[in-house]
Amino acid sequence: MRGSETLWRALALARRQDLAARGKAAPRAGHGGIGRRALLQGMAASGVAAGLPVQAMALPASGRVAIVGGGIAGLSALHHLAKAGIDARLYEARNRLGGRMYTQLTSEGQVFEAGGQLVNSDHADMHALAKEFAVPLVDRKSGPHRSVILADGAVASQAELARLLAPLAARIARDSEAVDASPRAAAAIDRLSVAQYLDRHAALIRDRRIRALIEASIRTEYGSEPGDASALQLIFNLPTVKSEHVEVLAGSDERYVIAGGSGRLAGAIADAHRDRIETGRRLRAIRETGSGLRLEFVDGTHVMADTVIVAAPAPILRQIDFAVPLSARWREFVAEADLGRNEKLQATASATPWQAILGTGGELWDTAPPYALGWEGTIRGGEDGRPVWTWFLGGEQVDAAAAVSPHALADAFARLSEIGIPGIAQAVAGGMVRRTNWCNDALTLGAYTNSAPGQLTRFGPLFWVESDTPAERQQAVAGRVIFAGEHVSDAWVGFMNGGAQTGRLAAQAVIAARTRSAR
Ligand SMILES: Cc1cc2nc3c(=O)[nH]c(=O)nc-3n(C[C@H](O)[C@H](O)[C@H](O)COP(=O)(O)OP(=O)(O)OC[C@H]3O[C@@H](n4cnc5c(N)ncnc54)[C@H](O)[C@@H]3O)c2cc1C
Repeated sequence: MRGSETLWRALALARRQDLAARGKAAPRAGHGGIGRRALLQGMAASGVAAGLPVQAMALPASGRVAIVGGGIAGLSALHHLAKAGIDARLYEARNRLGGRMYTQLTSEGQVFEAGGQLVNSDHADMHALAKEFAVPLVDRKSGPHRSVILADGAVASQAELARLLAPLAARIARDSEAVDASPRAAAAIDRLSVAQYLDRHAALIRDRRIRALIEASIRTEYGSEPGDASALQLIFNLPTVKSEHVEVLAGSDERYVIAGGSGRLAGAIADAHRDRIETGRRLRAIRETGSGLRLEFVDGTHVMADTVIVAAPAPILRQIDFAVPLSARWREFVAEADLGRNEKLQATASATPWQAILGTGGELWDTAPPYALGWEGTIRGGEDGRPVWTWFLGGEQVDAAAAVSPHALADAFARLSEIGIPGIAQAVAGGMVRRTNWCNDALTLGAYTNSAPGQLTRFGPLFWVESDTPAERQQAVAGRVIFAGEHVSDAWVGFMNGGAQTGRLAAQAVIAARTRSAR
């Protein structure tokens, strides 16, 4: 989930005003959303990454590839390898595939999107897979839509919020420029948490609703409390980085959902490669032996492979014994990389009163706990069932809700949401309520990546980086072990597209090693 559109628009406006006041050219609208990638490219090209052992070249030129994890990253890797005619097998711990792309069908015939749902216009790998597998994407913003923001128990005026945001937005715009200009400036900001950044600039925050709105966007975007999130993530969240000439609003637009649910696309990819997939296979260890890599599973069995693509979620990496050569930096990453906490509370509804207020694809924000955001989460295209309203919780909101029953939560949230959407309480009364529980799911342990202060600068040199310029490229490869998954993506960390992209890149690295040796 991205930050509030209101926040973005206000920041974009403030940035334009700030540039004009300094006699600089106005930013041009364009395609973007590459703040994090641009930084990583800059780090790679400027040698911030130098000194780390280059391990990417060591991939074997032949032999079997094992893929661990059947989320979109593992499935994408398998698909690209299979198309290239490479002997690859995927091992998934669960009895289902798709990981955090999970469309759940209840015994009553109701469908809920439990994990990833929204696809941006610039999510090229997701668009390509959807097209290849003939699973349509549905435009959820085909009509006019708007965000409603609740603050202090009332609907906040967006014009007023934008005005109040202006001084902080100008500061963020200047810091963004500094980050653009130098990776070392990025390191200084990365050392700060979002909370410390906001404290440092407290004089620019004239109204506590502004801080609350920014904190709500950090909770939804990273599942983190502002004290646990790198301030760089605040900068990346905004339409300013690498953008003297670019505004990114058009790029990160959450415009599409997958027809029939996200699980349908994962299922279609899996169906095409069933004979290469084994479920119920939970990896415990990867051991280098004289004759290749030995993958040991929790059930006591093992298989041999020459290359392994590890596409399990970040916190799960700690549970795997990597008895292979791995640099100290990779070991630190394995020990520390983490996911934020986000959960959905979903309720079926007898009516859709939000449509008259939010339009097609609008959102409800609440700057005060107990939830951060709400939107219509109905599965579109090809599935029956009642409309679904989704409330989204992040950070401590998840912990606070843990002891409360889903129905009690839905009642309480609906009452609060009435301020912005009259009629919602009646619409969801008596319906089905369901809550996701990714933080306690033993094979995920969180929602999507959050980078703690300092981690982006330390671990940036490990991630995949795509670029037309060879000096800016990076591969998440350590010897014969390749890492994939949203957590090692340059531009789409946290997104389904980050999984799909890194799976493709992992496959391409394997294919390239073989092509090189065949020459
Ligand atoms: C509540 C929520 C909302 C989200 N909303 C969005 C959204 O709107 N848009 C968006 O783009 N993204 C969203 N995301 C994020 C998105 O779902 C993920 O980034 C993406 O699906 C991750 O894919 P992956 O393949 O990297 O990891 P996963 O999907 O987690 O796949 C990893 C796989 O590895 C398996 N595994 C784990 N341990 C082992 C082991 N030891 N051995 C073998 N297999 C193992 C797991 O079972 C799993 O199948 C959301 C996520 C959540 C939780």
